[in-house]
Amino acid sequence: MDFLHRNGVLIIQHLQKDYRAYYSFLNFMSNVGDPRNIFSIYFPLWFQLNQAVGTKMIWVAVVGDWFNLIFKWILFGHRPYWWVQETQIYPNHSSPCLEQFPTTCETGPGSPSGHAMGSSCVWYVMVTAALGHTISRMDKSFTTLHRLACGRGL
Ligand SMILES: O=P(O)(O)OC[C@H]1O[C@@H](O)[C@H](O)[C@@H](O)[C@@H]1O
Repeated sequence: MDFLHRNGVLIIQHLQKDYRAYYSFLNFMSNVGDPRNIFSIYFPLWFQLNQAVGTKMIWVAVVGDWFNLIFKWILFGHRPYWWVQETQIYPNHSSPCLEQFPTTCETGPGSPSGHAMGSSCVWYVMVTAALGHTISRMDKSFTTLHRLACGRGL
């Protein structure tokens, strides 16, 4: 497990150092995808616009959270922010410094991340719904164009 945690810490450091310029964008994506928005914003909104997408959204929240809970019970993983303080693999107080954010200040087991799982589910439902909508509109436009072209004998 130490190997995994150590590589996780390296990835976090890489993201926090080399992608600092994208902080606002990544933070925005993370906040929009926050699963807590499902119940208060996305489900009521999507249910009005499209019942199928709204229902998918609520299922994603329930099943995704349930899976996350089960995986957390099984793995019971450390969070990188406290693992770096507790592990003995960094000699002489040379543990790396990881920046904390409000969403990372959570208690309880850290892997798999509920935020990462939930956000990817939210984004998956929203992106597939948007793509489905765009494709069906494009299909309609092509059909209309085809009919017009056929009608004019082109
Ligand atoms: O398991 P993680 O990654 O700490 O994320 C859990 C948290 O993720 C957040 O997105 C949710 O809003 C919180 O309600 C939840 O506790």
